[in-house]
Amino acid sequence: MFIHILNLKKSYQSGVVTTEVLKGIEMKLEKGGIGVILGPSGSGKSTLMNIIGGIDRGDSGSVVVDGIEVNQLDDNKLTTYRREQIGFVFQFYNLVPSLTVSENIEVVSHISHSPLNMDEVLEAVGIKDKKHRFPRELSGGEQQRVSIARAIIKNPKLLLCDEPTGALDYSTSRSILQLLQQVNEKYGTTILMITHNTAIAAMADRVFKLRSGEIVAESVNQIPVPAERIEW
Ligand SMILES: Nc1ncnc2c1ncn2[C@@H]1O[C@H](COP(=O)(O)OP(=O)(O)OP(=O)(O)O)[C@@H](O)[C@H]1O
Repeated sequence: MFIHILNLKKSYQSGVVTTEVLKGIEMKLEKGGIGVILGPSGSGKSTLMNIIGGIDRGDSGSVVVDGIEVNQLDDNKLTTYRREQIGFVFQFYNLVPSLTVSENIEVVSHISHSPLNMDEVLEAVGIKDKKHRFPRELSGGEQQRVSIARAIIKNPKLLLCDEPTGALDYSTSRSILQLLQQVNEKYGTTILMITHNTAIAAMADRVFKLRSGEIVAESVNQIPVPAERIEW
């Protein structure tokens, strides 16, 4: 199992108040799979994803990603894990405004262990002809393509996407979902995606419904739907 989480708990302390955000999460996702996490605002989706990606730490329980017990890594090893194994895509693209498209991607490829070829990645995400532009000269969908290119150039084992289409219109959202499916197929990258949009769950191999820090339902799609056929 590529991702295997057992009894993961996480609380946040603010003043004297302790909030239990994750209450014993159990989750499995196979290598090369696409997982979707659904759930209302505040249910713990981002917290869970941040722990899987090594941005945050769980309080207890086990989080194994490709054989690595993430919760047990010291700070240096956690940084290396995050840098070398994980790609992140967020709702807002977080591109550096003063750098061109290719420079934004190069920043990551320079610190990567075995980066993919820049032109191949630009081609794969469909922005090769825009590599000398600045982010302000791109549409939202194009900026998200750059952020996906930046995430995959380091050839991550796992791509974590937090509301990747949250800021995009309908047709652009669909094209970004198609792109994520293509990345999954072309590079075999395991993808875990948070969304509010239940229709998107159709493209996943596994769907996890989170409510108040617990997985309340889990389903398996034997035949995931191609993103271009998803409607909402
Ligand atoms: N660093 C933090 N310190 C204190 N509380 C936090 C922190 N991060 C998250 N929380 C709290 O944990 C709960 C879960 O937050 P989380 O962001 O994981 O939810 P979510 O399901 O991703 O929500 P959304 O869909 O709105 O992004 C919320 O009540 C939030 O206020």
